[in-house]
Formats: sequence, C-alpha cells, structure tokens
Amino acid sequence: AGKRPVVVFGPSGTGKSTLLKRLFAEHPQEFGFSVSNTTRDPRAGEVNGKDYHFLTREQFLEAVARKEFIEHAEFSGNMYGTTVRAVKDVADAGKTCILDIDVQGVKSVKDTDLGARFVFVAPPSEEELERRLRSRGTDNEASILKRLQVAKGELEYGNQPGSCDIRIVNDDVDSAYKTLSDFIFERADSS
Ligand SMILES: Nc1ncnc2c1ncn2[C@@H]1O[C@H](COP(=O)(O)OP(=O)(O)OP(=O)(O)O)[C@@H](O)[C@H]1O
Repeated sequence: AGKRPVVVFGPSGTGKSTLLKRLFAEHPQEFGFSVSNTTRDPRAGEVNGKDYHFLTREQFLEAVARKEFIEHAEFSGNMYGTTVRAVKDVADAGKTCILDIDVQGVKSVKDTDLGARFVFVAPPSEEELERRLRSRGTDNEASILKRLQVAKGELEYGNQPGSCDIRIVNDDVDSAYKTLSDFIFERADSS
C-alpha cells in the first residue's frame, strides 16, 4: 500500500468498524490510526503521544485557531480532535493512516495537503441500516433515531459524484471486505 491516508466514511451502522477491524487484524503492521488530541486528564497508565496528545484547553484552542485540526468536538466538558500533523506522523512511521470520520471531517481532509483517498461505505438500504443499528444493541431508541437522521445527510453526500474514490455497498461482508482491500492495496479493479 502507498502511504496516502485512507478516509473511510458512511452512516453509523453501515459496517465501517467491522471492515476496518478485519483490515487491521489481517495486516497489523501496515496500518495505523492517528493519535488524537484531548484536554481531558490522562488516566492511569496512559502515555502522552501514544494514547493521546494531552493538551491544556488553552493549547487546544490555539491549535484550533491555527487551523491544525481536521476535526474536533467537545464531549462532556473535554475537547477531542485529530490534527493534520497526527495523520502525517503515521505516514512518517511508514504506515498507512486510516481515518474513520464523519462528512464534516471528510470535507476538512479535502482542504488539506494530506493527499488522502476516500472510501464511502454504504448500507444496502436504509431499512437494513436501521436493522443493523438495532441488532447491534449498543444504542437506545433516541440514539438510533438520531443516527438514522444523520445517516440521510451522509448518504446524500456519499452518493454525490466526486465525493469519494470508491463507493462500497456493504451487503455481503466478505465481498465488501475484498473490494475494500483491493482498493486500499491498489489491486486491479475487478468490477
Ligand atoms: N455486511 C454485513 N451484513 C450484516 N451485518 C453487518 C454487516 N457489516 C456489519 N454488520 C453489523 O452491523 C452492525 C453495525 O456495524 P459497525 O458497528 O461495524 O458499523 P459502523 O459503521 O462502524 O458504525 P459507527 O459509525 O456507529 O461506529 C454491527 O452489529 C455489525 O456486526
């Protein structure tokens, strides 16, 4: 694989984590996730620069102002985010960085010099997406409805021509995985 980052996006419940877990399991040395930044306190055993880059709120906000972030958000009083630098660090370590981010993040990666490739993972249908979110059993009703609502925007964006380099319908997981790994390793397109 080249060292260009690969951005994977698509509605929640579409199977991104499932596919990426398999990719990491089959190729543990070739891929990496970027190290996130956070303003929360380190937990016991967490190493700065490895688990997270731990920043003060002031440092974090300065980096935001310098437009160093691809995406950032606040959860329960702490800020979290991914910087362009953190993605480049993965390539500098000789690995392909995989980014699993939302559409806002996708747009923002497109405004950087990262040279990323974009994979849109689509559900076979909106009904199947809802079924997967329910059967996953990780979300309450309100969260499922919220994810389905956000999904509409993600589907609309991902289906626009030019939004991604490849669109993978995650119907059968084995064939979706094969399409994904063929794309990532730049094997000849069989379609
Ligand atoms: N091809 C498939 N066929 C049937 N079920 C699938 C398939 N791929 C994934 N699933 C199931 O669908 C559910 C959602 O998958 P997963 O958690 O990987 O989605 P995700 O896109 O990573 O969601 P999120 O963005 O919320 O993390 C899981 O229960 C998973 O086992």
